[in-house]
Amino acid sequence: MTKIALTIAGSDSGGGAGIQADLRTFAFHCVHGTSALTCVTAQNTVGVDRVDALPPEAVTAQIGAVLGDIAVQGVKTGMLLNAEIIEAVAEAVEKWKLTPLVVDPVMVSRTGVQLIDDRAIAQLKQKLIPKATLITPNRYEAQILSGLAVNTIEEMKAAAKKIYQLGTSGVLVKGGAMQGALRGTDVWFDGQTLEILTSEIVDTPHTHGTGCTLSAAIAANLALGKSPLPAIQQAKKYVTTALNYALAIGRGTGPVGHFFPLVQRSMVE
Ligand SMILES: Nc1ncnc2c1ncn2[C@@H]1O[C@H](COP(=O)(O)OP(=O)(O)OP(=O)(O)O)[C@@H](O)[C@H]1O
Ligand SMILES: Cc1ncc(COP(=O)(O)O)c(N)n1
Repeated sequence: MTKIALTIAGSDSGGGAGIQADLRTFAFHCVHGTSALTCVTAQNTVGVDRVDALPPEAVTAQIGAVLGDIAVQGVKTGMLLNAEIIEAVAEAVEKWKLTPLVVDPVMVSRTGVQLIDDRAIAQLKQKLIPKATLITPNRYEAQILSGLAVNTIEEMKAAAKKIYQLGTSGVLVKGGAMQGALRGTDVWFDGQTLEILTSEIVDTPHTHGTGCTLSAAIAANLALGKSPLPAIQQAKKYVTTALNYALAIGRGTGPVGHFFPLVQRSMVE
C-alpha cells in the first residue's frame, strides 16, 4: 500500500529548504507527499528577502482538504511563522488526530537569526510541542526551549532532558551548529533512552535545508512503519549522504542534494 506523509511548512523560492525540500525527501523515500503551505518566503542561498504569511484559515483548509480525503501515516511541521498559524495547526492536529507528528520547531536559523516572534515561540511551547511524537530543535532552538546553554555534549543531553518536560514524547537536539568534533552529533531522549547519534562530519559550506530534510525523512520513515529511534537513525544517514552531494549553486549556502545519490548510479546521463 502506498504510504503518505503531510508537511505543514513554508515555501522556499530557492528550492533548498521548506516544502520543496520536504516533498523531495518524501519522494526519495517512495512516500507520497501532501502539503499545507503556511507562508511564502522570497529566499535564495544568500538570505530571506521577504516572508508572506497565509491566513490561518487557509492553513486549516489545506489540512482539512488533505485529511478529509486521504489518510496520512506521517506528518511534519516546519516554519509555522506566527502564533495564529501555530494555533490553527494545533487545532488541526487535535481534530484530525495527526500522528505520528514530527515538529521541527523552526525558530532560529543555523546562523543564529530568530525567524519567528516571541508570542509564536510561546504558542509552540504550549500548544504544539506537547502533541508531538518528537521534536527536532537545532542548537539555538534547544537553548531557547530549555533555557540552558548548549556548548558541550553534556549540555546537549541536559537540554534534551529539560525540553522533554514540555510534554513531547521525544527530543532530538541537532548538532549541525556545534563546534569542532561535535558538528553533526545529535542527542536523542524519549524519557528512557538517551542516545548519542554520530556521523562523519561533512566538510561543506552547502548545508541549506539539512534541518527540513532530516525532519521530513524522519516523518517518511515513521510513515513507512519504523519506530522513532530507527526512523531517526535512517534519516540521519540520508542527510549525511545528501550533504555529501550538496549543490554549490548560488552565491551563498547551497542546498543538500536530495536525489543525487540516485542520479549518480541511474540512467540519467
Ligand atoms: N557538516 C555536517 N556534517 C554532518 N552532519 C551534519 C552537518 N551539518 C549538519 N549535520 C546534521 O544535519 C542534521 C540537521 O541539523 P542542523 O543542526 O544543521 O539543523 P538546522 O539548524 O535545523 O538546519 P539548517 O542548517 O538547515 O537550518 C543533523 O542531523 C546534524 O547533525
Ligand atoms: C521556508 C523555510 N522553512 C524552513 C527554513 C529553515 O530551514 P533549514 O533549517 O532546513 O535550513 C527555511 N530557511 N525556509
